[in-house]
Amino acid sequence: MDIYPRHQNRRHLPQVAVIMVPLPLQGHLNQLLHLSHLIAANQIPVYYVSSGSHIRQAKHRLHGWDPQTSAKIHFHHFQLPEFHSPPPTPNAENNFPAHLQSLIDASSVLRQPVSQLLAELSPRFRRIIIIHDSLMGSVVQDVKSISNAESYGFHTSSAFTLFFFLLEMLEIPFLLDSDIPESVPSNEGCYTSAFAEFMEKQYKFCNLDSGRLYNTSRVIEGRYMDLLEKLPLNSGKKLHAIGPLNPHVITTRSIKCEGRCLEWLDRQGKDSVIYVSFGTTTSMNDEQIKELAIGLQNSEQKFIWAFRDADKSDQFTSEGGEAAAEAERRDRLPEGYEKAVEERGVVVKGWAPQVEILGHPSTGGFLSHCGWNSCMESLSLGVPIAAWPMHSDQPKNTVLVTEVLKVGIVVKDWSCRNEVITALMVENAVRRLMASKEGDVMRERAKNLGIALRKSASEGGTSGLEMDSFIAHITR
Ligand SMILES: O=c1ccn([C@@H]2O[C@H](COP(=O)(O)OP(=O)(O)O[C@H]3O[C@H](CO)[C@@H](O)[C@H](O)[C@H]3O)[C@@H](O)[C@H]2O)c(=O)[nH]1
Repeated sequence: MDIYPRHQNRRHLPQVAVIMVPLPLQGHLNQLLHLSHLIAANQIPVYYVSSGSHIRQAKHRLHGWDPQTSAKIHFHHFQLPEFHSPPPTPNAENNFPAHLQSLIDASSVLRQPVSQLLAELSPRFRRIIIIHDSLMGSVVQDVKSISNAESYGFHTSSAFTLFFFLLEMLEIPFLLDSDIPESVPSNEGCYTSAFAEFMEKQYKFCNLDSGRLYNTSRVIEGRYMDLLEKLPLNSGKKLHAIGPLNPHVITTRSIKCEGRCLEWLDRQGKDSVIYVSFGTTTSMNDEQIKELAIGLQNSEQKFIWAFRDADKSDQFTSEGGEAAAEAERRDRLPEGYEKAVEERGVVVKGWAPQVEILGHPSTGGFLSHCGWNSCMESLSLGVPIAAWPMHSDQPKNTVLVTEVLKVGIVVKDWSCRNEVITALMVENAVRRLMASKEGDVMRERAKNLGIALRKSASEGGTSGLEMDSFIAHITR
């Protein structure tokens, strides 16, 4: 399957090797694995490093890539120290997945094994390039002691979110122009204090980087990439907008799909199905699950619902971990629900093939928490979004999608974050996106944006050219 035809014909450059250092959470592992495939397609050796179980997770959940390119990536296993892995807390006041904090803290001890790998590889290559999650700055800090190594920070969120997040976190005074939305939510309530401290600590190392990479395109965020370039912490750094990184030409079908949801989609009309998913870090309490279930049912629209809890830290420690988590989910829907909606809805309790669902012609809307992977996948595949932000960057991404790009509606306003969304609110939002003139106009706009985004990622497009320039720079 040839998903990303660009960059295939570059000259062979074995002198350079890339080490990828992801934060071991799905939304982060995923983006650096996409980037690993794109770089490996240039015949550049890529070492993707994480714990054995998180590498298993990232590989198992990936779809849409050519296995021949995957085979070129060296997966390098590190041992994490023992860490506490509590279950998610769906009734907590703050929706941030605090149960993942001990894994996040444990990942900071990878400094020593990353340094060791750097020391092993540096004599074998002309140059070593480290591409690290912007939240793994402390782990790669020894790059400064290796003369032929340089590092690049990779940002897993939108330029829009990052710009406003940094202004606030680093208390940067900045005069904003009048065309900037006024209603961007502050960082308050988006994170726990432990995670906010962790982020602040990681940003202290960002000066060591030679440049920065963003999973976005100037087609949608040119204005915000320009603003990021003006921030003092980016002065003298080259910023590359190289997204969308997710595959967007799917020519084979996932064999991992539970509930035959893709076959069910084949039987539905064009743009008639709304896909519902809240990513891998959201857990709803039983009351909210019930309201959502009834709202979807009462909307009388067709739907596929990826019904999951947040991941646990060690979901893939054993092969059976994922299956056990699925089993726990089974009894949380209203009694007889799946039977009652079977004509109109499919509930997927395992891993849904999201990119394939969003790319299917029958899918016409996405009820989403607005995690950045989900946004980029939806936008690049031309699907408008009904936004229900939960935590982190999602409230700001919601403003980008709905107010700046105008390809979505708000289901839950961030100011009501502690309230339960009633079935009636869900029903109204789903109808507004899927069965109204306003929804049709948005769908049309989203389709055109999707075409522009896909074009930007291909050869000669803005992101394609920025990727070429990055590859040329690291192989100079
Ligand atoms: O059944 C499922 C569930 C999820 N996914 C995929 O999982 C990823 C989910 O990522 P994202 O949409 O970004 O949500 P989170 O998992 O919540 O990601 C975390 O990490 C992101 C990157 O930093 C942030 O933008 C989010 O706010 C943060 O919660 C996407 O690629 C989805 O396609 C599936 O394929 N099938």
